[in-house]
Amino acid sequence: MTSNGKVRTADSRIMILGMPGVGKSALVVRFLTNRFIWEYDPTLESTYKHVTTVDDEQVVMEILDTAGQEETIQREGGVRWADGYILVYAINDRSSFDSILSLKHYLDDVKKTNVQCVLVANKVDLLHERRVEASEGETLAQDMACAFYETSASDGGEDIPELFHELHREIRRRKMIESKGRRRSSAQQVRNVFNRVLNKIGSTS
Ligand SMILES: Nc1nc2c(ncn2[C@@H]2O[C@H](COP(=O)(O)OP(=O)(O)OP(=O)(O)O)[C@@H](O)[C@H]2O)c(=O)[nH]1
Repeated sequence: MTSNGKVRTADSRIMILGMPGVGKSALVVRFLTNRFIWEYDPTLESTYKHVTTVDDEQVVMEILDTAGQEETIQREGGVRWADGYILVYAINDRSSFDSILSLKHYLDDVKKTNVQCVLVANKVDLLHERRVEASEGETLAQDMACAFYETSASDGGEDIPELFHELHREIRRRKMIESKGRRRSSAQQVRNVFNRVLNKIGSTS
Protein backbone atom coordinates (compact mmCIF):
# COMPACT_ATOMS: atom_id res chain seq x y z
CA MET A 1 0.00 0.00 0.00
CA THR A 2 1.41 3.46 -0.86
CA SER A 3 1.08 6.57 1.35
CA ASN A 4 -1.95 7.74 -0.72
CA GLY A 5 -3.74 4.43 -0.08
CA LYS A 6 -3.13 2.86 -3.50
CA VAL A 7 -1.94 -0.74 -3.83
CA ARG A 8 1.67 -0.64 -4.98
CA THR A 9 2.37 -2.43 -8.25
CA ALA A 10 5.07 -5.07 -8.30
CA ASP A 11 8.68 -3.99 -8.88
CA SER A 12 9.46 -7.43 -10.25
CA ARG A 13 7.34 -10.33 -11.44
CA ILE A 14 9.06 -13.65 -11.00
CA MET A 15 7.98 -17.01 -12.42
CA ILE A 16 9.35 -20.29 -11.09
CA LEU A 17 9.66 -23.16 -13.54
CA GLY A 18 10.96 -26.73 -13.70
CA MET A 19 9.85 -30.33 -14.00
CA PRO A 20 7.26 -31.79 -11.58
CA GLY A 21 8.60 -32.61 -8.13
CA VAL A 22 11.88 -30.64 -8.25
CA GLY A 23 10.78 -28.52 -5.29
CA LYS A 24 9.47 -25.28 -6.84
CA SER A 25 6.70 -24.82 -4.26
CA ALA A 26 9.06 -25.78 -1.45
CA LEU A 27 11.53 -23.06 -2.54
CA VAL A 28 8.80 -20.41 -2.75
CA VAL A 29 7.37 -21.36 0.64
CA ARG A 30 10.86 -21.35 2.17
CA PHE A 31 11.45 -17.84 0.77
CA LEU A 32 8.07 -16.50 1.92
CA THR A 33 7.83 -18.14 5.34
CA ASN A 34 11.27 -19.62 6.09
CA ARG A 35 9.56 -22.96 6.60
CA PHE A 36 9.64 -26.30 4.83
CA ILE A 37 6.40 -28.19 4.24
CA TRP A 38 6.69 -31.72 2.90
CA GLU A 39 3.69 -31.89 0.56
CA TYR A 40 1.81 -29.41 -1.66
CA ASP A 41 -1.02 -29.89 -4.11
CA PRO A 42 0.89 -30.59 -7.34
CA THR A 43 -1.88 -29.31 -9.57
CA LEU A 44 -2.05 -25.82 -8.07
CA GLU A 45 -0.62 -22.69 -9.64
CA SER A 46 -0.30 -19.81 -7.17
CA THR A 47 0.71 -16.17 -7.23
CA TYR A 48 2.14 -14.47 -4.15
CA LYS A 49 2.76 -10.79 -3.46
CA HIS A 50 5.69 -10.26 -1.15
CA VAL A 51 7.29 -7.14 0.28
CA THR A 52 10.98 -7.51 1.01
CA THR A 53 14.17 -5.46 1.34
CA VAL A 54 16.83 -5.69 -1.36
CA ASP A 55 19.99 -3.56 -0.96
CA ASP A 56 18.26 -1.34 1.65
CA GLU A 57 15.34 -0.69 -0.66
CA GLN A 58 11.81 -1.90 0.01
CA VAL A 59 10.52 -3.78 -3.03
CA VAL A 60 7.34 -5.59 -3.98
CA MET A 61 7.79 -8.93 -5.72
CA GLU A 62 5.06 -10.97 -7.33
CA ILE A 63 5.91 -14.65 -7.57
CA LEU A 64 4.14 -17.14 -9.82
CA ASP A 65 4.65 -20.73 -8.71
CA THR A 66 3.73 -22.99 -11.61
CA ALA A 67 2.74 -26.64 -11.55
CA GLY A 68 5.26 -28.80 -13.45
CA GLN A 69 2.54 -30.35 -15.62
CA GLU A 70 0.84 -27.18 -16.71
CA GLU A 71 -1.15 -26.61 -19.91
CA THR A 72 0.96 -24.91 -22.60
CA ILE A 73 -1.44 -21.98 -23.04
CA GLN A 74 -1.61 -21.30 -19.31
CA ARG A 75 2.17 -21.47 -19.08
CA GLU A 76 2.65 -19.08 -22.00
CA GLY A 77 0.42 -16.49 -20.28
CA GLY A 78 2.64 -16.70 -17.20
CA VAL A 79 5.79 -16.37 -19.28
CA ARG A 80 4.49 -13.19 -20.97
CA TRP A 81 3.48 -11.79 -17.56
CA ALA A 82 6.85 -12.33 -15.85
CA ASP A 83 9.96 -10.12 -15.89
CA GLY A 84 12.35 -12.88 -14.81
CA TYR A 85 12.50 -16.64 -14.19
CA ILE A 86 13.83 -19.09 -11.63
CA LEU A 87 14.66 -22.35 -13.41
CA VAL A 88 14.80 -25.29 -11.01
CA TYR A 89 16.12 -28.83 -11.28
CA ALA A 90 16.81 -31.41 -8.55
CA ILE A 91 20.35 -32.76 -8.17
CA ASN A 92 18.97 -36.31 -7.87
CA ASP A 93 16.92 -36.12 -11.08
CA ARG A 94 19.00 -36.07 -14.28
CA SER A 95 16.00 -35.54 -16.56
CA SER A 96 15.03 -32.38 -14.68
CA PHE A 97 18.52 -30.98 -15.44
CA ASP A 98 18.36 -32.09 -19.09
CA SER A 99 15.07 -30.22 -19.57
CA ILE A 100 16.44 -26.81 -18.49
CA LEU A 101 18.09 -25.63 -21.71
CA SER A 102 15.03 -26.24 -23.87
CA LEU A 103 12.95 -24.46 -21.21
CA LYS A 104 15.28 -21.44 -21.48
CA HIS A 105 14.99 -21.47 -25.30
CA TYR A 106 11.21 -21.61 -24.95
CA LEU A 107 11.25 -18.53 -22.66
CA ASP A 108 13.54 -16.60 -25.05
CA ASP A 109 11.20 -17.50 -27.93
CA VAL A 110 8.03 -16.36 -26.15
CA LYS A 111 9.61 -13.12 -24.85
CA LYS A 112 11.61 -12.54 -28.06
CA THR A 113 14.68 -11.61 -26.04
CA ASN A 114 17.38 -13.20 -23.93
CA VAL A 115 15.41 -13.47 -20.66
CA GLN A 116 16.73 -12.75 -17.13
CA CYS A 117 16.95 -15.95 -15.14
CA VAL A 118 18.57 -17.72 -12.19
CA LEU A 119 19.41 -21.43 -12.26
CA VAL A 120 18.70 -23.39 -9.07
CA ALA A 121 19.86 -26.93 -8.26
CA ASN A 122 17.57 -28.02 -5.43
CA LYS A 123 17.65 -30.96 -2.95
CA VAL A 124 21.36 -30.69 -2.23
CA ASP A 125 20.64 -32.42 1.10
CA LEU A 126 20.24 -35.63 -0.97
CA LEU A 127 23.97 -35.75 -1.78
CA HIS A 128 24.06 -39.56 -1.70
CA GLU A 129 21.52 -39.59 -4.59
CA ARG A 130 23.36 -36.99 -6.69
CA ARG A 131 22.97 -37.44 -10.46
CA VAL A 132 24.09 -33.96 -11.56
CA GLU A 133 27.48 -32.51 -10.58
CA ALA A 134 27.69 -28.92 -9.36
CA SER A 135 30.18 -28.17 -12.17
CA GLU A 136 27.54 -29.17 -14.76
CA GLY A 137 25.10 -26.70 -13.23
CA GLU A 138 27.75 -23.98 -13.23
CA THR A 139 28.57 -24.56 -16.90
CA LEU A 140 24.91 -24.52 -17.90
CA ALA A 141 24.35 -21.29 -15.95
CA GLN A 142 27.33 -19.69 -17.73
CA ASP A 143 25.92 -20.76 -21.10
CA MET A 144 22.58 -19.19 -20.20
CA ALA A 145 24.28 -16.06 -18.75
CA CYS A 146 22.61 -16.40 -15.37
CA ALA A 147 23.52 -16.86 -11.71
CA PHE A 148 23.71 -20.38 -10.24
CA TYR A 149 22.76 -21.64 -6.76
CA GLU A 150 22.86 -25.13 -5.26
CA THR A 151 20.50 -25.28 -2.32
CA SER A 152 18.00 -27.27 -0.33
CA ALA A 153 14.52 -26.07 0.49
CA SER A 154 14.27 -28.71 3.19
CA ASP A 155 17.63 -28.18 4.84
CA GLY A 156 18.10 -24.56 5.95
CA GLY A 157 18.13 -22.92 2.54
CA GLU A 158 20.05 -19.86 3.81
CA ASP A 159 20.82 -18.73 0.26
CA ILE A 160 17.21 -18.94 -0.98
CA PRO A 161 16.39 -15.25 -0.24
CA GLU A 162 19.60 -14.25 -2.04
CA LEU A 163 18.64 -16.04 -5.27
CA PHE A 164 15.30 -14.19 -5.37
CA HIS A 165 17.09 -10.91 -4.60
CA GLU A 166 19.69 -11.50 -7.30
CA LEU A 167 16.99 -12.06 -9.89
CA HIS A 168 15.24 -8.88 -8.73
CA ARG A 169 18.52 -6.93 -9.22
CA GLU A 170 18.88 -8.32 -12.76
CA ILE A 171 15.28 -7.36 -13.57
CA ARG A 172 15.82 -3.85 -12.19
CA ARG A 173 19.01 -3.42 -14.27
CA ARG A 174 17.20 -4.53 -17.44
CA LYS A 175 14.26 -2.18 -16.75
CA MET A 176 16.60 0.79 -16.21
CA ILE A 177 18.42 0.12 -19.47
CA GLU A 178 15.12 -0.23 -21.34
CA SER A 179 13.62 2.95 -19.88
CA LYS A 180 16.81 4.92 -20.73
CA GLY A 181 16.52 3.58 -24.29
CA ARG A 182 12.86 4.67 -24.46
CA ARG A 183 13.67 8.16 -23.09
CA ARG A 184 16.49 8.54 -25.62
CA SER A 185 14.26 7.54 -28.52
CA SER A 186 11.43 9.91 -27.51
CA ALA A 187 13.95 12.78 -27.12
CA GLN A 188 15.22 11.92 -30.60
CA GLN A 189 11.66 12.04 -31.98
CA VAL A 190 11.16 15.53 -30.52
CA ARG A 191 14.48 16.63 -32.09
CA ASN A 192 13.40 15.23 -35.47
CA VAL A 193 10.09 17.11 -35.41
CA PHE A 194 11.90 20.29 -34.36
CA ASN A 195 14.41 19.91 -37.20
CA ARG A 196 11.63 19.32 -39.73
CA VAL A 197 9.83 22.49 -38.61
CA LEU A 198 13.07 24.52 -38.82
CA ASN A 199 13.79 23.14 -42.29
CA LYS A 200 10.28 24.07 -43.43
CA ILE A 201 10.65 27.62 -42.08
CA GLY A 202 14.08 27.86 -43.74
CA SER A 203 12.74 26.71 -47.12
CA THR A 204 9.77 29.15 -47.14
CA SER A 205 11.73 32.28 -46.09
N1 LIG B 1 14.90 -33.90 0.35
C1 LIG B 1 14.31 -32.83 -0.18
N2 LIG B 1 13.03 -32.91 -0.61
C2 LIG B 1 12.49 -31.80 -1.15
C3 LIG B 1 13.20 -30.57 -1.26
N3 LIG B 1 12.38 -29.68 -1.84
C4 LIG B 1 11.21 -30.31 -2.07
N4 LIG B 1 11.27 -31.59 -1.66
C5 LIG B 1 10.23 -32.61 -1.76
O1 LIG B 1 10.01 -32.88 -3.13
C6 LIG B 1 8.62 -33.12 -3.38
C7 LIG B 1 8.11 -32.13 -4.43
O2 LIG B 1 8.18 -30.83 -3.89
P1 LIG B 1 7.30 -29.64 -4.49
O3 LIG B 1 7.75 -28.39 -3.86
O4 LIG B 1 5.86 -29.98 -4.45
O5 LIG B 1 7.78 -29.72 -6.03
P2 LIG B 1 7.20 -28.90 -7.29
O6 LIG B 1 8.35 -28.69 -8.19
O7 LIG B 1 6.46 -27.68 -6.83
O8 LIG B 1 6.19 -29.98 -7.91
P3 LIG B 1 4.96 -29.75 -8.95
O9 LIG B 1 3.99 -28.82 -8.29
O10 LIG B 1 4.44 -31.14 -9.15
O11 LIG B 1 5.52 -29.19 -10.21
C8 LIG B 1 7.91 -32.98 -2.02
O12 LIG B 1 7.76 -34.26 -1.46
C9 LIG B 1 8.88 -32.15 -1.20
O13 LIG B 1 8.77 -32.41 0.17
C10 LIG B 1 14.54 -30.53 -0.78
O14 LIG B 1 15.26 -29.52 -0.85
N5 LIG B 1 15.05 -31.69 -0.26
